[in-house]
Amino acid sequence: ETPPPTDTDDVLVFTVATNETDGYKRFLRSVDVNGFRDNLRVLGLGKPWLGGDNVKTSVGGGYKLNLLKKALENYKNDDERIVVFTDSYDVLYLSGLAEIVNKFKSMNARILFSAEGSCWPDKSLASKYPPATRGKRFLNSGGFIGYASDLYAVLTYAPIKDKDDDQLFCTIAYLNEELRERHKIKLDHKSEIFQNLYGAVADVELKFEGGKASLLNTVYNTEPLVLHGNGYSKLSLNSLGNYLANAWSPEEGCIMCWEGTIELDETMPEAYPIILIAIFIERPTPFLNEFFTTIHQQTYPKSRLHLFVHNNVEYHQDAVDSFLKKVGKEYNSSKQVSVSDTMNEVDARNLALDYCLSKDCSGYFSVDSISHLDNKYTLKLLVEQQRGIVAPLLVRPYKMWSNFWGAIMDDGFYARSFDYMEIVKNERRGLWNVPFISSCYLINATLISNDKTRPSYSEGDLDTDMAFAYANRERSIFMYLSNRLDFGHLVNPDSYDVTVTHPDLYQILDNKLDWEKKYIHENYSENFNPNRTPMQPCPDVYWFPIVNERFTKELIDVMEMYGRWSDGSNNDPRLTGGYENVPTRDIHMNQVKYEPQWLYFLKEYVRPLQELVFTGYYHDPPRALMNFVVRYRPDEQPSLKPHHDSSTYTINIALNRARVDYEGGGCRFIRYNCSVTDTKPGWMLMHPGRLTHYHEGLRVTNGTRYVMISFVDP
Ligand SMILES: O=C(O)CCC(=O)C(=O)O
Ligand SMILES: [Fe+2]
Repeated sequence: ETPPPTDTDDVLVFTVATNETDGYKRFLRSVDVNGFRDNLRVLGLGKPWLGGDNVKTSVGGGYKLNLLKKALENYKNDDERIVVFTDSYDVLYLSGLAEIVNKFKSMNARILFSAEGSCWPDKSLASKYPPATRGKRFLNSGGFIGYASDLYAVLTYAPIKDKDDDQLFCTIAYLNEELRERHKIKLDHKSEIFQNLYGAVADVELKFEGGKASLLNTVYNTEPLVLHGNGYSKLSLNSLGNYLANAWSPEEGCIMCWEGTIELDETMPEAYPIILIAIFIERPTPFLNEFFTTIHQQTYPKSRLHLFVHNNVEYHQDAVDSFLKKVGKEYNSSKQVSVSDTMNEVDARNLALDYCLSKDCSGYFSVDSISHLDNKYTLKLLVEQQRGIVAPLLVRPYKMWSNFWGAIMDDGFYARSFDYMEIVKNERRGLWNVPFISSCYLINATLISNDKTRPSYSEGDLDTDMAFAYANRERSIFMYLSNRLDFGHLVNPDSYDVTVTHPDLYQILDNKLDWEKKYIHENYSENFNPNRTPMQPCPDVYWFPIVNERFTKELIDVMEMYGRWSDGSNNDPRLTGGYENVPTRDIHMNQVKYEPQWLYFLKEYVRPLQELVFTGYYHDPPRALMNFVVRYRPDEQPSLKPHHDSSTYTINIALNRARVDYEGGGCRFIRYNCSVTDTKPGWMLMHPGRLTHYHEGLRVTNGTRYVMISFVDP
């Protein structure tokens, strides 16, 4: 038999909020979603908070009860009207009022307070509690429900000052046996209605059933209807709040993402919100020109964009100057703080915030130079999202390293959240309230112009990114991370060494994807097209496009800058035996510190081609002791006599242009009387090293010929 539907029209739902914080907005949303906005009375809105300085760590909150008392005066004799009270900033409703009221009625109480596991603020009162039942023993005043007349009586049984502690007041009332009996005051020990999270984070679990997310208390097997992130559990509430109250569901994905957004498509360019893009180059950063390209390619009217660049790296100064010189004028304005200004990072970030305000910006888009916004709609989409602070998810390719943390330890350092992996891998998409974001984010300018919410980059001795996130957490400003779409990726600057020639060329290990885009031949992947047969200019000599011209030029630069070419004699101190039977004028990869990178290149790009054409031979990783660039010149060493290589197979990559950079040259396979002379920069010959492929380097008659050679699997 189902009970008749509960009429909840008369139920009064109270909360207290002085500011419309992010937490308050989240609370309201949960009330809306559960359909009882008409029942809600918000107390204290827009008025100063009189209940003590820091509700998080110190006592206080009597003000709340005084506001409630006043609001209940008209109902003080109403012994049928049900009143619900909760905090707001750290509370979420998970159900409608009917469920809450029905549950309350089934508990045979006139007043029900939520319960928690610790006795606070006065531990000594613990022993005064009635004998423990199963469940949480102690009263929490962040949520309660009761009949108006009883509540009024209890709230007024003694005076309470605004700055007194509300929880202490309620606790003493509850511990007063006479009062407790008279008003049938009970505690919600098993979270049948109220779930306090502090000290109980491990008691609850998200459940995705029936196409929606709900909360389960696995200790008492209950489904709490009101969730309270009390004390230090606020971050857990943020995390659960990403799903609960119909924020996200397995079927519909992110529902909350669509709320409070704007559409810019129909907007005239001159009406787009003004944004300052603030670029920070604080340390040497690989692929900086490519970074600038992703910035410049953002589809947003340039007339509505201001640029600010802080460059703190001497090596990058030319790149910054030429970027600004080339495109700076397209923007509404641009400003640079360069190395010579010797401004520290904190000051630069503050200056940028001020610059934003001075331009009447609506949004401040902070972008560190490691953030590649491959999606050209990133800025537009973030603006459309309309959140106080929102970051695009950026991840190091193939890694779990990203620009956000899903959870945080008590010491403020990284902790992995239950959903971190799903989010990083984009298996779960949405808009996530997280405790730490960095590298790239959009801030609503209203947060900047208000001193109480202006971003801070200096907190004790924390790094700027830690300080930023810490300050936002302390002020309960939500930081959202979006992975609604793929936005881009992070480059890894850890091993970037600007003392070498062409530092990006060295980044194949740490930034493979960027390296590939910059240096691999545009037709490389076509080599694997099953409908194509690889080119074979001579028997069992295969020919593949593998690197682009940029690579070949930069590699020549690396070698010429190093400059210590071998003397072409048989005595070679670089070799273990000290003797080379068929010497070339060359420089070994290990001399220019490129050996590890080159071995990785062989493994990742050469080996798959070998497996394609020399079927059944498999050696992973390939070994190679001899990796070198050869230089032929008419007046130096113009040719190489016939020989076998000490390799299973050899690769021979042309680095410059036949008939343009040099005359003559090429490689002749004697057994087949077959020569490859029309070599192309970036194209690789691959041939067996011994027995069948006796070969020679043909005479260069003019200019200089460079080839890159590896003897693979000697
Ligand atoms: O000049 C060429 O293309 C061949 C070079 C060669 O065979 C070698 O260095 O072992
Ligand atoms: Fe050779």
